[in-house]
Amino acid sequence: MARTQKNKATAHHLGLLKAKLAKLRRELIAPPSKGGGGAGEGFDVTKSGDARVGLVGFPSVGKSTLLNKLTGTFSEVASYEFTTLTCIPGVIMYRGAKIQLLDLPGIIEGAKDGKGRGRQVIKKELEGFGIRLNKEPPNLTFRRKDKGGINFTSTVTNTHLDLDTVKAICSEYRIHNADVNLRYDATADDLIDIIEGSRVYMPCIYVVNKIDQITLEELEILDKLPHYCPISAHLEWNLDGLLDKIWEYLNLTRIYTKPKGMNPDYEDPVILSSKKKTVEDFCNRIHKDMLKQFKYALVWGSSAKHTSPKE
Ligand SMILES: Nc1nc2c(ncn2[C@@H]2O[C@H](COP(=O)(O)OP(=O)(O)OP(=O)(O)O)[C@@H](O)[C@H]2O)c(=O)[nH]1
Ligand SMILES: [K+]
Ligand SMILES: [Mg+2]
Repeated sequence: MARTQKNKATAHHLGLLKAKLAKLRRELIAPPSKGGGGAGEGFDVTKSGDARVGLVGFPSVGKSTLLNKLTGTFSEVASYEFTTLTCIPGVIMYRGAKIQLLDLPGIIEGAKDGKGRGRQVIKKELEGFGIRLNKEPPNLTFRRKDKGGINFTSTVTNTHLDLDTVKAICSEYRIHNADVNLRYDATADDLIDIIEGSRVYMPCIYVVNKIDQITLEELEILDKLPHYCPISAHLEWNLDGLLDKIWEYLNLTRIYTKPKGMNPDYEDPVILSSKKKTVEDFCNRIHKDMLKQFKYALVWGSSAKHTSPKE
């Protein structure tokens, strides 16, 4: 792909290569079909709490130190690499929510020729597993049909995709009939993401640890970068700032239930995730049968779409 000149004539060829790569990546990381589902060797940690946050990073950057400081859970800390070899869970209680924090073994660069360090490598590794960081799902519709060929429409001017490229990508997936509609300037990778499905979109904070070892000038540069959070886990610098940022990125909604004529119980909120926060989701969190008898809800608060009149 690097050797292919990028222009209109080669766009469909590049799109085809990208689709081939996406397919090969999926096969590479797919769990083996036979041989019994392994026990996961310590990586299978029971999901608990209202949200989960994973610590992903190079060896010895201070992930375990951070887990210990934020959750009080013990995970071994040492100056040598790969001290942590399994997944160690801890719990943060924050603003009424129970957040599960996962300490993980250090990751190393998968690509031998990867020149980047730090953020670029982490991003590349996660992207390779179908994880999309700080990104919204592509705003495009892709609908398979039985006949009619590939129909490509767009409500905006496209600089990345044209009919030939869309056809080339679809043919790689043996899709010969489909409607593709774009509502923004989508790339070949965006279209592939939609066809592949099973992409996971999640927020990500780049925590820069050990700021006790850098200069103030360096710190000022780091502080301005989007999604960055400088800390010193060891000296407990800016851990409050990090918690704030985790809270912001998790985008949780707290619902306080209110008995009629009485004040809400501000001690024990029901926590809803950013993706499931309707009244229906709330009911299902309380009890699976609640919806059957449900008539109406009175909702107050800054995040309510329709605020109810005062009781
Ligand atoms: N100067 C400084 N050192 C730190 C800080 N946080 C952690 N360390 C040190 O960095 C080393 C590695 O810390 P760990 O917490 O074991 O790092 P890790 O990322 O869990 O390492 P692995 O489990 O091996 O991947 C230890 O010697 C820590 O004491 C910090 O904020 N400042
Ligand atoms: K270590
Ligand atoms: Mg560790």
